[in-house]
Amino acid sequence: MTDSKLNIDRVALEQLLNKRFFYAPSFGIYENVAGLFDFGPTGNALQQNLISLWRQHFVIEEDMLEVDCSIMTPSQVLKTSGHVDKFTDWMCKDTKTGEIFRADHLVEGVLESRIEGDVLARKMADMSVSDGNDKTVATDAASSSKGSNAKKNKKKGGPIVATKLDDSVVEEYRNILAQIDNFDGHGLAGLITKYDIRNPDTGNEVTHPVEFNLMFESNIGPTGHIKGYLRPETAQGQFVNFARLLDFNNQKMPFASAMIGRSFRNEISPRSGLLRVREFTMAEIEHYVDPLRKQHPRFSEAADIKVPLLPGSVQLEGKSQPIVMTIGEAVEKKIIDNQTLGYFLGRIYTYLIIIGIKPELLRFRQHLQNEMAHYACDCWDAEIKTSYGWIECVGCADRSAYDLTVHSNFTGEKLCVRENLSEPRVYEKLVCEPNSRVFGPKLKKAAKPVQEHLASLSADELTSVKNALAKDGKAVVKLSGTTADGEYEITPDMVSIENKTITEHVREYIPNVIEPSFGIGRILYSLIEHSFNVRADDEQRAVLSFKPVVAPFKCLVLPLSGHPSFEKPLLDVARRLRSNGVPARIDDAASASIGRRYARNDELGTPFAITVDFQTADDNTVTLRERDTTKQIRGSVEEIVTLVKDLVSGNTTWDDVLASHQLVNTAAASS
Ligand SMILES: Nc1ncnc2c1ncn2[C@@H]1O[C@H](COP(=O)(O)OP(=O)(O)OP(=O)(O)O)[C@@H](O)[C@H]1O
Repeated sequence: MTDSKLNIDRVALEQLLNKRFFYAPSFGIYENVAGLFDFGPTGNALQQNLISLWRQHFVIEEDMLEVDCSIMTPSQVLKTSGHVDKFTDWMCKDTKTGEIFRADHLVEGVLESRIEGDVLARKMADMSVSDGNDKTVATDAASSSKGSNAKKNKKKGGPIVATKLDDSVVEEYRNILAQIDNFDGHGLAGLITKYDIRNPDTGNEVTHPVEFNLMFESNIGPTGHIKGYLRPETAQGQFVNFARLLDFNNQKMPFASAMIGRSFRNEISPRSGLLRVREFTMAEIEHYVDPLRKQHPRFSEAADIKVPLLPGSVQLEGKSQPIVMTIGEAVEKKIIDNQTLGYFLGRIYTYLIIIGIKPELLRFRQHLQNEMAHYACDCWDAEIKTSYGWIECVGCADRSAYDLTVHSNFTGEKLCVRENLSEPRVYEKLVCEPNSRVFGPKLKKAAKPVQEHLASLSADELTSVKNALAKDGKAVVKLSGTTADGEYEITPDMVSIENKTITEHVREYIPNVIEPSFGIGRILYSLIEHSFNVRADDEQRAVLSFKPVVAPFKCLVLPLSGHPSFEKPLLDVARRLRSNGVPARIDDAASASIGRRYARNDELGTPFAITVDFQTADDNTVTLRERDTTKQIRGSVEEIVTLVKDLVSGNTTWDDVLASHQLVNTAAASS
């Protein structure tokens, strides 16, 4: 493991997730298609909890306008937004087997494996187990000393082979890895040739990378004439509704819309479970802001939050150590471009911490220039450290006015804000006015597009037209992309081009958009890894230590044994919990000991367990056990149900409960 990866027993975790049906490959009883997953009751409940906390944290607390737009998108919308031409990744193929790779991932995997091979070779040399030949030693031999096996050690870049590299080569590789996202197809082709990157499984050469569009194409309607795509992001549905949303918001700026829904990407090589899939849930915010006023009204609430930042400039030096500073300082120093972007980075940070992501395993990395999506002018990713390395889980981009401008240009719909000015704006401007008696009759059908063209010219362009009319007695206007494309001659009698005093009472502008975009599946998986523990006792049982607020099931209700007298109080406790809004599960499998039943619910991450025992019939009391401490207290059914309700809603903590209650002797309670 390199220190860029979280050290957990992933094989054990995967077995647990599978056994407890968090999620599983879709249509699993048929031949499996990579990149599609079904969530089981546990994973689904966890996902719903993450979503409802997201809704609370963003939509409700920030008063956002939540919408739900179509998934199937007519092709013209995505052509206009640039996705048809530019939503691509670079792909290369094994020249002999045809196996397909995402080019940047292949280069990354191979270079990482070589570095790990170097680390291994150095370790072996230190331990003097080297056979004297420091070139190539099979991984098996090396790893067997740590008790692992070759299969486990196989990496996306091929098996780790202990091969010592020159320090300068390691440095060079690290440098490339620190900015791998900055290479385009040409750059990746250069790396593949220079470093002899091959298919790690076959050793065959790979082709030069070509672009591959990630959108799933479809046809709408029976004739097949209307082309469409499954949306690759939820954003476009929000942009095309901008005018309605602004109207709904009484023309007030700034404001945000939000959407939670499925998106689809035909990933070149889906892998790493939920981290790279072809269908996933996104939660996206489009915050519309005046380009001249990117301050945020609630910035002071985020300004003191300390976050680890990895700016582009640091990555270009080949470094991966983040700088920890407050959002306020980062905005002041222009490391983060503006307050609104900074505010949202702060809100993203607090959301991730609230759900249980470990702060020391979280950082914000700025996009490098080539990595930036076609629409973005600045972008930061919230990356979470997992056993797969640092994973982008939230992107936060400043999309500038790109999307609203292109949709408005294509459709002719105004997607802009009109703001009444408190003081009128008075200025001089060169203006072209047609002489209607001559202009229309001479240009006929082309009169309107030519007039629009002249009105759209900049001051310099209009000056050239004015000069040409004065000097040559004519000027030529070329139209393209209109209903009257062609060349048209303008003569001095047709127009007057003069400086005029303009008085404006209204300012019209296209808002910029700051977009935090969350991949719920990636967050969910990272959270599972951060919550995964193994009890330090003889049994070494796995526990998922979810915070009560996200835990899929909040409370387990169980009888001490299969005695029939327990049935009534058991149902009574479960009913009371549920009617108090606490999802409760009964585990009355008589065949399993109470210890085993606690253990299997620890694997589901259930934080509390209420046990009905023989004393319940006497005095209507039950025990309450907490998952992480395994400590128990006793109280009346009513008191315990209220306590669980408060614990789950965050009104109290287990520490507080322990401080005010006597512990139960657990050996007696579970005997
Ligand atoms: N294939 C995928 N599987 C799961 N989640 C994804 C996938 N692609 C994107 N996401 C999630 O959606 C969020 C926003 O998407 P965005 O377009 O910024 O991702 P991206 O930069 O294309 O991701 P990557 O570079 O990893 O392909 C990401 O931060 C991530 O959490």
